[in-house]
Amino acid sequence: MTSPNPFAIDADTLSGMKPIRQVVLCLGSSLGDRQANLSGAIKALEDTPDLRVVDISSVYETSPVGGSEGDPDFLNVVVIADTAMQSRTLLERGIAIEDAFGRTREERNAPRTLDVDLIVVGNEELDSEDLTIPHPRAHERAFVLVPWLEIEPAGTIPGHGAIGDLLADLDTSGVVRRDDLELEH
Ligand SMILES: Nc1ncnc2c1ncn2[C@@H]1O[C@H](COP(=O)(O)OP(=O)(O)OP(=O)(O)O)[C@@H](O)[C@H]1O
Ligand SMILES: Nc1nc2c(c(=O)[nH]1)N=C(CO)CN2
Repeated sequence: MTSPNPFAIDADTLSGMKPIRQVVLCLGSSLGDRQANLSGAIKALEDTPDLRVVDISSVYETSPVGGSEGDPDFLNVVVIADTAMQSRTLLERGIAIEDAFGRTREERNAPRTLDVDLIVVGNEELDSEDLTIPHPRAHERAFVLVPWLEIEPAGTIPGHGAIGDLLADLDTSGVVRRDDLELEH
């Protein structure tokens, strides 16, 4: 009989060792106190167990994409974090944070107090009914890519490539950095 391997890792320990991945989130607000909504969302992300906020972009004032004539501008910010959370758990956390800021769910692209979009989660590619990773429209949205490029010039979207290259083909005129706005968190 062989003696037990002192370096062996038991199954329970192994299943608890989840890899840390980088997640990119885009936060947006176009209703209510937009600055306070974004500040509160960042605080809520910072208070999330198993998630560490690593970088936060400047605040950008952005023309609404989609929606209806006369919709208000958004404030957008991109947050980079490290996390061991599964993408579905991250989605649930994002929805809970949206709800905490009075988000109502009307038609797609409608004005809202808070939107939390998962842009990329490590190298993951997932396409399910309620969750698509990377976000299926992020590669064509200057309001996501401009703030992201500011904090991660080498950022890439799996399946789409470097964000700097993607931005070269987009109109960025509706995305204006608001250096006068600071987010408390
Ligand atoms: N990567 C993702 N990030 C956030 N939500 C996602 C993602 N992929 C799928 N969803 C699903 O999209 C649903 C609708 O989200 P939401 O109401 O915020 O859409 P929207 O913001 O109007 O439009 P868009 O999806 O174009 O940003 C969410 O409840 C979620 O189930
Ligand atoms: N400028 C801007 N436009 C949008 C945004 C957003 O965050 N910023 N979010 C949308 C739905 O997620 C639809 N349109």
